[in-house]
Amino acid sequence: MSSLTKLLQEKKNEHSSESNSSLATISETKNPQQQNDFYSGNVKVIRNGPTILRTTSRTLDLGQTQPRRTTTSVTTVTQIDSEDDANHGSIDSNLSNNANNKYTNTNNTPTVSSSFLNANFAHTASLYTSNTGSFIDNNYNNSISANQSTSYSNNGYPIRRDSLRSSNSISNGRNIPSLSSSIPYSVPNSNKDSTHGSNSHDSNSSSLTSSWLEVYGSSLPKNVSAIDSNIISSPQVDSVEPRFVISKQKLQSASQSNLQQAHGNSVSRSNSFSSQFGSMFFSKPTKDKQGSPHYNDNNYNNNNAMNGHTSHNSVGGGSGNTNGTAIPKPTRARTTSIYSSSRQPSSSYTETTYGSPNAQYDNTNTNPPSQSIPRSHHSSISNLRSFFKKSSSNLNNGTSHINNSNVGSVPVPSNISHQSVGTSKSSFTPGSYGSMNGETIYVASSVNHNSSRDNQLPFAKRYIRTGEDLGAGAGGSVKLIKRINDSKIFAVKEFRAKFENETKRDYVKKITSEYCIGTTLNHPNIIQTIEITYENNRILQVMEYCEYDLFAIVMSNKMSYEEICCSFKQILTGVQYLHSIGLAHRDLKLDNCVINKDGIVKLIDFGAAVVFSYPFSKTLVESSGIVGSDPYLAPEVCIFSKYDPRPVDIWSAAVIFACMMLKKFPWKIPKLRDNSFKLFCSGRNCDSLSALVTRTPDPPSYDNSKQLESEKKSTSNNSADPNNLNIGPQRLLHSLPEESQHIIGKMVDLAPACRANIDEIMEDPWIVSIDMCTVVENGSTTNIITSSDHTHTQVDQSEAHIAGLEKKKKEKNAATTSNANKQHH
Ligand SMILES: Nc1ncnc2c1ncn2[C@@H]1O[C@H](COP(=O)(O)OP(=O)(O)OP(=O)(O)O)[C@@H](O)[C@H]1O
Repeated sequence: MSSLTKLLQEKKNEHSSESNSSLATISETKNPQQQNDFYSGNVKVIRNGPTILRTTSRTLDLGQTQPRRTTTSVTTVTQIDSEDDANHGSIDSNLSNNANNKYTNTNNTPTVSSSFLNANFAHTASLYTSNTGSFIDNNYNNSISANQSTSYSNNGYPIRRDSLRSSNSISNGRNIPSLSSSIPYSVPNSNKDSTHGSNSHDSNSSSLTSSWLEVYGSSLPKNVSAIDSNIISSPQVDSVEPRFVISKQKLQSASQSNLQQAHGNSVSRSNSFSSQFGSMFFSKPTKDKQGSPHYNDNNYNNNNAMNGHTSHNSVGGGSGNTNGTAIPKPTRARTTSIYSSSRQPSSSYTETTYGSPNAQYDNTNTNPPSQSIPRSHHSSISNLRSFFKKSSSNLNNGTSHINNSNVGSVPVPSNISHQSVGTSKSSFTPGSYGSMNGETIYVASSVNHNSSRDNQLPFAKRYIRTGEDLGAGAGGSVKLIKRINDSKIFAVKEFRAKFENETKRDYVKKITSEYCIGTTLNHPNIIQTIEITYENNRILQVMEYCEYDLFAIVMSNKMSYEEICCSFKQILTGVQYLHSIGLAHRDLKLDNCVINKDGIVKLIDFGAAVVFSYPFSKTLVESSGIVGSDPYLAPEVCIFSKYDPRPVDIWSAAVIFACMMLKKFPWKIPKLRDNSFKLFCSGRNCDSLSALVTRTPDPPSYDNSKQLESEKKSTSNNSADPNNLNIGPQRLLHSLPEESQHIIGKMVDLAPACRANIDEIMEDPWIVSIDMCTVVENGSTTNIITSSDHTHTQVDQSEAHIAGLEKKKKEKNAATTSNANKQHH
């Protein structure tokens, strides 16, 4: 794995050997002429640079004036970017207009820009574009031809724009390095020390006149990799920690017990969770007597076996009796394959080995697994599965339930609790890691509260649709449903169908990823998944329902400052939970926060989430691909092929706060073609965005005065002139409340290595002082602790969700058009 340390080292070496060479392409604009160029958007872009990453952009017409011109000297910043980037019109949210807004109450909040609504339908960048080249290109073109605004397909779903260029973009053979986890962002790893050793980079950065691109353009270090496809995957694991290795003996006994349980039915040896899903989803459905689809017994039994279910029940409940088909439950072990298998690059996958209608797995098959995951790891998973058995007796104890019947739906994956984990007497707390026979498992919380009899019924007999659509994204559409037996309201996400040019593997891995993660999480600030069902060729994920989209609440322009702070802290609390269990969301945005009537904010949409750290491991797993939504993207995501996903979440959270405060995006995309972002990056004593992004923190100093100086520097984000409110970090920060500026400034530090981590943020005095509404669980009872200094805004249900807002907007547009037509006539 490439490391930033090595990059920095190489950069330093190259720089010293070529310090006087023509590589100095970045210049300081110190004269008025140059300055004009700078502000008119003539960014110096290195045209022959390796670019590679770009997102299409939607219109973000904030209807605002051009940035103010200033007569002070500024340092321009260059960025490796595509030729296209230079041609984009500049935008500027002119934050300086808000210089005096302190947002202490609702009266002085700025009005919501209508285009903020447009722009905020920012769908996840590459979430559904992985390895779907033609789809990406088509959509990219569509978006461009539609004036770069969000396009809508015939079915009313927004067309997702691509985020990575086709491989042609990198045909010049240059590679983009990984922003390695070795940068000191709290996770210790082997490179950390050496990274610290490279801190001289920071101090030298201002004198660097060579751009990163020029330095690396022709001879990249061997350890860096190019983005050559649109991959949204965690890096493949190529070595297995000893604790994951299971002895042959253990494996055999586990397999035998599986076999016995399966009563001779075929048992899958493929441990790929995706493959199990694949064979389930894409097995040829046959019609039962009622005309409902079901799946052949073999496939079903495979899946049961995979999950350690006893198959005699399921066979009995087989095809003829049901309308739906059960989805296999994944194991709860948060080990590599569950997550990474759903995010493996296609190169490691043999399409024919699963997902094909006739895919069958034979327990005697000794062929290597279809995915290139070390076999020992497979063994490990296989062994774990044997522990994840049905424990329907748990139902009465209020604990989780694994549905092993071949009917209706399968609730969430093995809801392991201490009662249900094999014969072990270990005490497992739901929502935590535990250890079994030396194996690490993640003990999920109980999320299925249905009675077993209810679960026997097909989905359509247990729920009825009620009300309007809540929203639709590239992942599918979300609707309101009511559970018939207790009239409880839920949200159901109906996953979109597979695109024609999308591989089954890609499709399945996206859904399994969301499924696994969604059902594993247990926190008041994370949406709870109730169950997932496959019925009538539809995949349905039932979730707890939240009455409002945070976006809709922000759009109402009624939020008080205290309410904004409360919502922000709740988001951070959710992020802290995610990061504490080794997950990063990667698509944090207002649209992915919902809020219930009690004022509890919940994060939704885990389609882009990744594991960055495995239990008890200190190795950080970098993420790759541009994933997220343009305005919320962290800059490193657009520059490096691999990056630590945690600082990315931190950056997005800060953008969310800025959006809530300002009612507009600080910038449209974190690229220098965006004038607002360019101005934000400018004036920092450094002339290259890459240099700014790869900056590392200063080492701790024993000299107090130096330490203070360094702290001051980090507070001002390396700003050359903190008094110039038009450029540099203060361009954004001065628009925000004073008490928030310090930590928000650290959250939008261009360098992920210097960005505040979630624990640091939670310890910030301002964050600590925020009175936050929260949920306290006490045994079986749940108490909402509401804050005394604010109430949460509620809006009419017709405007509570994005779908409602969109509908209203369409109606308004239609009315305007018809009025205009009438006047015309
Ligand atoms: N549990 C829920 N309660 C209420 N509304 C919800 C819930 N889940 C989703 N929604 C609504 O549905 C919309 C789409 O949901 P979601 O983000 O999961 O879909 P998606 O297809 O993955 O979208 P994206 O394009 O952002 O990836 C949300 O913005 C929200 O308005």
